[in-house]
Amino acid sequence: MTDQDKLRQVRDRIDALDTDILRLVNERGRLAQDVARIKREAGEQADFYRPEREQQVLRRLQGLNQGPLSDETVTRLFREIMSACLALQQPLRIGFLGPEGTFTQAAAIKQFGHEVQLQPLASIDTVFKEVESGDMHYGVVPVENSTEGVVNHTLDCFLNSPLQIVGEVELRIQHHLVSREPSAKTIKRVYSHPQGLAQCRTWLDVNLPTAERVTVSSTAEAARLAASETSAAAIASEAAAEMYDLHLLVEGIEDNSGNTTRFLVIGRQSPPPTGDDKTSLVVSRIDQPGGLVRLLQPLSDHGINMTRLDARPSKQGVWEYAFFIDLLGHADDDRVRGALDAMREQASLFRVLGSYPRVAR
Ligand SMILES: C=C(O[C@@H]1C=C(C(=O)O)C=C[C@H]1O)C(=O)O
Repeated sequence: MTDQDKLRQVRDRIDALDTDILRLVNERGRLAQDVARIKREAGEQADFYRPEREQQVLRRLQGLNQGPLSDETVTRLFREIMSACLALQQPLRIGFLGPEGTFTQAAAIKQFGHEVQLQPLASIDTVFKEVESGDMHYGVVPVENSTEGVVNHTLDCFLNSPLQIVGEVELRIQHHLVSREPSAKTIKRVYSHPQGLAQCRTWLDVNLPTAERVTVSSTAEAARLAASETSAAAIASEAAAEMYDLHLLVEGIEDNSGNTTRFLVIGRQSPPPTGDDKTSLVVSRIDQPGGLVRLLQPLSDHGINMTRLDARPSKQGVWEYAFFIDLLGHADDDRVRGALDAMREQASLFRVLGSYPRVAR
């Protein structure tokens, strides 16, 4: 048999498999439509998206996966399949901190796939407002970066919003120096979001020490400005560079190669337990000696693992703080419920911001 014959044979088998895969994904789509019918009959109008079920589907397949495709690739493929199945049930509107080309948009796609209507919104406040009003089904906002810490504005929005966290997304953030100039030598000004400038501070100090650093509202806006000026560059994503037809002058200039940002998906109701969940809460206690220790004691008493603690001025009195806490487990788990009840008794402010599936990396 010639090489050509061998190739044809293998491609025939691929064609036969594709026929099967096509039939199977459509069969899956029809089943999703059946699920929608059952949900509608059960009187569930508003919302067909089930993050806890999607997480279970992904975790099960990751457990079964024997390669050669990586778990990450399998997750991405099935995320898109579920996105398409959900679109057959209900077209979702997702608001994200825009403009287009931001990392938040990439996070929204990682969570919901491409078969949703993605709406860039001008500010974190607007994302909260649009979800509260029901114009958007869900919203996606950044909450913390592994190099630069929390996004204060997102935490502050939770202090005044009834919304719940329905999921979290982690994204490796790679920053590039992008410009319409062909070389970094002529760059006199660098635009970026404050987090972008901060995450590349050492690189800028060493490589562009005299360039002016200009803070703008997003990395995508930075790319837009760099596209309209000579001797200017932006620190932005590859997607933003593509959108404004810019050269990638230097790739991966973030100071910390593990640079990761965590985003939150916000909605009106957080999902039921999956067996591997996180709970976020905000608590406060009128200042007293040992106040914080007493507030946290129930977590230790009930053997609950705390994964994050941030303090923000509560805006209700001078030097009063609101503590944002993430812990492992779901608010409906017995152990967590016991700890939360005990904390509630100690606190002057206590609100569960949501329980949601732990991120599938
Ligand atoms: C099919 C369902 O609805 C949606 C689609 C899913 C899927 O394609 O597997 C999973 C959860 C829901 O977001 C379901 O609830 O089972």
